[in-house]
Amino acid sequence: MHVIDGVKQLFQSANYNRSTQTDYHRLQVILFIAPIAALVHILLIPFFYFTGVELLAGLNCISVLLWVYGIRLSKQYRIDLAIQIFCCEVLLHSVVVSYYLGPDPGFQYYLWSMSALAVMDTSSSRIRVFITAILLVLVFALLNVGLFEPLFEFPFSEYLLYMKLVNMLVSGMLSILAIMIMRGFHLNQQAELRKLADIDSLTGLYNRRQGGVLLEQAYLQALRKKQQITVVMADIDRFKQINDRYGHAVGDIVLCQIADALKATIRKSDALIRWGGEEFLILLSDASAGDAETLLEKVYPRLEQLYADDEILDSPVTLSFGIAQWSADEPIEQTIMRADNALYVSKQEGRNRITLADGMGCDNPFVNLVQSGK
Ligand SMILES: Nc1nc2c(ncn2[C@@H]2O[C@H](COP(=O)(O)OP(=O)(O)OP(=O)(O)O)[C@@H](O)[C@H]2O)c(=O)[nH]1
Repeated sequence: MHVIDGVKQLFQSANYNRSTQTDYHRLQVILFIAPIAALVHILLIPFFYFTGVELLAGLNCISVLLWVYGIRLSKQYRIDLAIQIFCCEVLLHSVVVSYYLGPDPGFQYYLWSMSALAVMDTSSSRIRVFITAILLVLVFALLNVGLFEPLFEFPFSEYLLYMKLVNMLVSGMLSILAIMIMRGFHLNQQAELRKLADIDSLTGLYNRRQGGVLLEQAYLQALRKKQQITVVMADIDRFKQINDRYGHAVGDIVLCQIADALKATIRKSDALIRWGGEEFLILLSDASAGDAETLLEKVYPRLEQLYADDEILDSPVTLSFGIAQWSADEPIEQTIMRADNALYVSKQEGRNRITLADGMGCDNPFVNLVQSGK
C-alpha cells in the first residue's frame, strides 16, 4: 500500500541519528587500524620470545588483549573508551620497549600515529584531547633522543635499522590512512551540509533558497545565449482538505508523490523547486510558454495513475498551474510574479487547470480526466 509504506519510511528517516553517522566514520578508522595493530603485536610475541626478551613477549600478549578488547568496545559504539585504551597501550608499549631496547627499533614512532587517533576522542574536552596528543608527541621526542640507556643487548643488532625502518613506515602509513579516512568524513559532512542547505528534506527537490540561485543562473544564461525561459507555478488544489481528512503524514506522502510526478515529467535541463508548502516552481530553460503547456499536459496521466494505484485517497489530487514566459526586458522576479498571478487565476476559475500569464487564460483540456470516480 503506497501511502502506508510512505508513512513508515517517513518515520524511519525522522529517526535518523546524525551522531551515529559520526561514530560510524570513527568506527571505520578504528576497524582499519586496530586489527593491523593487533596483528603486529601478535607477530612480535614469538619475535621477542625467541630473541630472549620474554618480558616484552608478555607485554605484547597484554597489548593484543587490549587491542581486541578495544575493537569489541568500538563495535558496541563505546569508541571514546576504546581510543583511550589504545592510547594507553601505545604509550605503555613504547615506553617499556624503549626502556629495554632503546630508541633503535623505532617503536616510539607509533606514538605519532596515536596522537592522530587521540584527537578523535570526542567525549573529552578539546583541551584534554590536545594535551593527550601533545603528551604522546612529547614522550615520542624523549624516547627518540634516547632517554633510556638500553637495558638489553639485542642479539641481532645489525637488523635494528631495518626494524626501525619498518616501524617508521608502518606508523607513518597508519597516520596517513587515519587522516585520509577523517578527510573523507569531513568532505562527506561538507557535502551533506551543502545538500541540507540546497535541498528540501521532505521532497528532495531544490528548496526556495537554491531555487533563487538557479533562477539567477538561468536568467544570466538566457541573456547571454539569447534563449527563452519559462516559469511555471504549480499548487496542489485543496491540500488543506487532504491534511484535515487523512492527517499530516499522509499529506506529506501526497506532497512527495506529486513532486515525483512533476520530476518525472520535466526534462533534465529543467529545475523543479519546492517554492512553498504545497507550491512548486518549474524553471524551464530554453522553452516557450507553449512548450511548458505541452509538458504540463503530461502531468495529468501521471496524477491519474497515482490515484488509480492508491488505496487511501477517495478522490484524485489535482494541480493548478500558472505559466509565464520571460521576456528579455523584464527582471526574472517579474516573470515569477506573472506566473503567480496566472496561478491565482487558475484557482479562481475553479482549479485543476493551466493559465498562461498576461490574460491568455486557457481551460485545461484534461480537466475531466482525473475526475473519474472509483
Ligand atoms: N502535510 C503537509 N502539509 C503542508 C506542508 N506545507 C504546507 N502544508 C499545508 O498545505 C495547506 C495549504 O492550505 P491552503 O493554503 O489553504 O491551500 P489549499 O487547501 O491547497 O487550497 P487552494 O490552494 O486554494 O486550492 C495547509 O493546510 C498547510 O498546513 C507540508 O510540508 N506537509
